[in-house]
Amino acid sequence: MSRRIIVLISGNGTNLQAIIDAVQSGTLDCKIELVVSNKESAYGLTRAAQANISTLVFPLKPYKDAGKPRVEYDVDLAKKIMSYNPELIILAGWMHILSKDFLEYFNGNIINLHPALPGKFDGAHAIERAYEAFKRNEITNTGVMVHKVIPEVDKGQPLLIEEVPIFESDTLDDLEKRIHSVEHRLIVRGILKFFEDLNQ
Ligand SMILES: Nc1nc2c(c(=O)[nH]1)N[C@@H](CN(C=O)c1ccc(C(=O)N[C@@H](CCC(=O)O)C(=O)O)cc1)CN2
Ligand SMILES: NCC(=O)N[C@@H]1O[C@H](COP(=O)([O-])[O-])[C@@H](O)[C@H]1O
Repeated sequence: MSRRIIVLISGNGTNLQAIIDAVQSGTLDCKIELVVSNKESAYGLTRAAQANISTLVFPLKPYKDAGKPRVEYDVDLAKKIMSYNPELIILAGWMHILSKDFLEYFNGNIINLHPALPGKFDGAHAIERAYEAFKRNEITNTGVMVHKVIPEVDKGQPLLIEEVPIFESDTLDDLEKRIHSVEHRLIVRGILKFFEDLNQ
């Protein structure tokens, strides 16, 4: 029976595309029940539509404009997602910090793809920050991880970690390309590992 997954995005959706490709090739025995974006402009929504996957655009701005707290947005989003009865929620470039109120709906069955090593560059803009740190001779490499999602941002237990080298000749674009190619592989392996661990 295919596993029911939901993918949350905020932008281009190249990692979503990697998941779609893996499902279509049979690498992942999953059904993407829904793709959610908090940004209407996210190209990942186009990628989902082209793959005949249901989409939901759910921006935070109307809540902010109405003076409603973020937690109300999070709870309303959780209830919408719950209605699809997912077995796993994947944050693939989802750029919104989720409250514990959201997380509590899903019993820990949420994973996130983060372009850094554990405890190194938690939060947004991790690739740029790693590149700058390398230029300051503070680090010699960086990496990518897929981790469980907990309230503390990017502090959840890693499922998979892969180091990524940085070279003196690298531009930021070189490093971003190298990291993205690792991400596209790791996100698929991370989903496989999540369900393998579930079966143990
Ligand atoms: N409770 C958790 N929520 C999220 C996690 C997590 O581990 N725990 N991972 C992030 C993904 N992420 C890094 O991997 C990340 C994304 C965004 C931000 C951030 O600062 N977001 C700002 C808004 C930024 C923007 O809109 O450009 C915010 O939410 O106010 C930090 C880390 C996803 N959520
Ligand atoms: N903290 C999470 C984070 O920073 N994720 C970053 O957002 C990009 C999304 O790309 P995509 O929309 O093409 O998948 C990913 O490449 C990743 O580096």
